Amino acid sequence: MGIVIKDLTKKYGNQLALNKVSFSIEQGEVVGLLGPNGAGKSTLMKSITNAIIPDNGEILVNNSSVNTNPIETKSQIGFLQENNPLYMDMYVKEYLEFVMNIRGEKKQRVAEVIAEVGLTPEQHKKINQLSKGYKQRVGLAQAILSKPEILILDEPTNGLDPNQIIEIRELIREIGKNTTIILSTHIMQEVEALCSRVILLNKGEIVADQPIEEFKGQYQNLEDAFQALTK
Ligand SMILES: Nc1ncnc2c1ncn2[C@@H]1O[C@H](COP(=O)(O)OP(=O)(O)OP(=O)(O)O)[C@@H](O)[C@H]1O
Repeated sequence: MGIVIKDLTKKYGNQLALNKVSFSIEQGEVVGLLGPNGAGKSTLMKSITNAIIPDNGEILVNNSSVNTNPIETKSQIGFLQENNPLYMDMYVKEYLEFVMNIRGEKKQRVAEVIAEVGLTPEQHKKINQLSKGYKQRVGLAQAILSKPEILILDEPTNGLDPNQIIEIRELIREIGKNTTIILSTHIMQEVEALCSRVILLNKGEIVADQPIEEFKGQYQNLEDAFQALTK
């Protein structure tokens, strides 16, 4: 169960974005995916969600191959992309009902998810009227609408103010109680607050994969580890 990745390689033209990346994530783990800009994090997340096709390697989601069973594996994954693309002219509830229809979910799930992410008072507002923090809640709501076993979050608190960051983190912590999460972020504090393990990518390769506690024994803090391992 969980995710197994073997020898994943992806090139864009001559640019090697992922080079024989292998790791596995157990069900229920909350894993921080770190790395400098251009390290290959988004390429890895998009490969798991089948948004891009890698050149080589294998991705198994709950023992099922993303390559050969894309519909089945996609239905088990929720994805909040970087910059959270939303239909800004739609109303919150209307948008989530639209997503519900595409995914074949029951109407009742929309009300549930709106309550889960704390959007009940905002559900009749237009998405473009919402603050950035509330827009992220809408993004999270669509990501968890199908009750995915696995949630992939690409920089979910990017651009939020400190209060909004805390609110979104709380939501992620709550969701992480019964969901496997891969969280990409540049905020080390966030990783320490939410994750039990870190996978550190640099130039398309894994340079560290271990529990956060182990970094603490080897480095002053996670920031030092990041700097030392991604030079
Ligand atoms: N569609 C694309 N076409 C060409 N090159 C790409 C494409 N997407 C990514 N790359 C390149 O692949 C490498 C890995 O990019 P990727 O976006 O996966 O990194 P990242 O770690 O997510 O970076 P960031 O933190 O900036 O989002 C980079 O060198 C990037 O320029």
